[in-house]
Amino acid sequence: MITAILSGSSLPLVLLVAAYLVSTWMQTRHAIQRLKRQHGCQEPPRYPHKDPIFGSDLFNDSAKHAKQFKLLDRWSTRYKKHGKTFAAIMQGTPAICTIDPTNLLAITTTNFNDYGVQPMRRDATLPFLGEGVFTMDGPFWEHSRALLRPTFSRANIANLPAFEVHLQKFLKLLPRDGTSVDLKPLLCKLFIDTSTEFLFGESMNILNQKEPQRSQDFLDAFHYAQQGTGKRLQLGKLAFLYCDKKYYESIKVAHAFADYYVDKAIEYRRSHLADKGVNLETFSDEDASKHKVVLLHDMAMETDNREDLRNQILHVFLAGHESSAITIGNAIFQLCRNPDKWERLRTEVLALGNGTEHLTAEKLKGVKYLSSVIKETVRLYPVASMSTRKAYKDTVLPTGGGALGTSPVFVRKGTIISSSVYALHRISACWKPDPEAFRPERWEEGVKPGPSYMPFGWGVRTCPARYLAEIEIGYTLARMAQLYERIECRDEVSEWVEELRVSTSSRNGTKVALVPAPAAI
Ligand code: HEM
Repeated sequence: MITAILSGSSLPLVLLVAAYLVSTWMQTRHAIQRLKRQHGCQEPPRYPHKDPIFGSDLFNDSAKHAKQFKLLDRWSTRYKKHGKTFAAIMQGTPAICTIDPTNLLAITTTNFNDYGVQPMRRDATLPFLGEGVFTMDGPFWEHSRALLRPTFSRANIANLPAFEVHLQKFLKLLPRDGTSVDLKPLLCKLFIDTSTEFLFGESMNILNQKEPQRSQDFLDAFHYAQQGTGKRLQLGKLAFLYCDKKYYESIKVAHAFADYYVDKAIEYRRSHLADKGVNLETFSDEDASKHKVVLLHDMAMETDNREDLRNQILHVFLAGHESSAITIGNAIFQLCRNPDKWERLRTEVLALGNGTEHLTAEKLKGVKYLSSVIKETVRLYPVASMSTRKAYKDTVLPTGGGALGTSPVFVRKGTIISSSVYALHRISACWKPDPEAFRPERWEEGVKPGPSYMPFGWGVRTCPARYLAEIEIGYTLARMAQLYERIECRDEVSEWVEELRVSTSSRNGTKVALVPAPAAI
């Protein structure tokens, strides 16, 4: 057959194509050599693969440790053993694993445009979430961020009196007689109620004993579709092999739920614009500041594209509906094991006064120990424990190569950059001498971690809801400090065990008994 191709009139064409391919290859090679020379790039250490083609040994090792709920610590061990930056193969793709803050700064800030999340996230999440802020790069991501920005940047975003209404329902469900309770599911319900009010304009109210069926159906469908999406993400390029009827049915249920609110938001847009007699071009910031803060309504003032609105709101719901609940659970996990720290937190909160009126966002910011407790909690238990990017072009990481591990490292287009935020928050020098200890006090001793600390991400793509999340977490902890003199640990397992899903949480929850303060009885 080859002879047939090479014979006769097709021979010059074949030679031309071959010459073109060789010349392109040589040009690319030349450009790479020039880039390496220009930056003085050196090779980083390599992970000692048994299978250097597909990296199946690393994959299997990760799967084994994930089954034992020890994958996070396994990553820390790998970085301790192979250095803060090392090269590996992940599912047949070259990867650079790095937790060097200088590299993380380059990826998230200075060379932000050289890397992206879309090649890893978009295809796997597309049937469920469509395109939105969490999975896209470039102009579409910029458009998505622009839709969110006005709402998240408004100073009054944390509406604490509205939050207190839901908190009251949460508090009513906590036993006051010393019976054990797992706070994790209740906190999750609290934040589903508050976040749906903020995102969709109506709370799901699942903290009410009688759960509304529609909301429960949505949550079940959302979580099933989320699980399926996790499996598709793991399958990577083979995601098309994932066929599960229930996954697609769940997506339909979740979309129908979101569409109901999207249509209401579009109606809101129409009536608001009609009422005001203004068009979008003349809709001022002052107009915007007068309406109740509902993300979907705000976004509908920017676009009436139904699909875009549905996708974006599902993306934000995915990113935000459980992170704050998980973080409060983790904080209490530590505080109930450290009664002296709970005591100190209570003292500082009670110094503000013993009622909700004393807990304004401004005043809460002034409670230093509260802020240290939150910082220390997300250091030890970052909700986004892994961060992954892909290189869009041939580029350079500033450090990690050569014998000393300090030379720049060449990054080939298509390379995966994998970072363990969990390991970063424990291994970096600034956490010494006790990186594993829960010690909020370290934040009062002048620790300045810079990009060695990125629980909310860093740089251009940092979490847009950080301020909102910190206020709501702080408020919930402060209210509990006002109400409970002691929190006793009732966990059967003493150590924190990981549960890795879209968010990383405590597998065993936070089981406690609450002892009310005399004034609160
Ligand atoms: C303790 C609470 C939270 C933590 C620790 C947290 C952490 C993070 C992190 C690390 C990222 C960056 C992920 C990446 O690099 O791809 C992120 C992004 C994001 N977060 Fe949060 N988050 C929290 C709460 C929330 C809440 C409450 C919302 C929404 C109501 C939210 C909405 C988002 C969105 C939309 C993004 C995507 C930003 C983008 O890609 O441009 N987060 N968050």
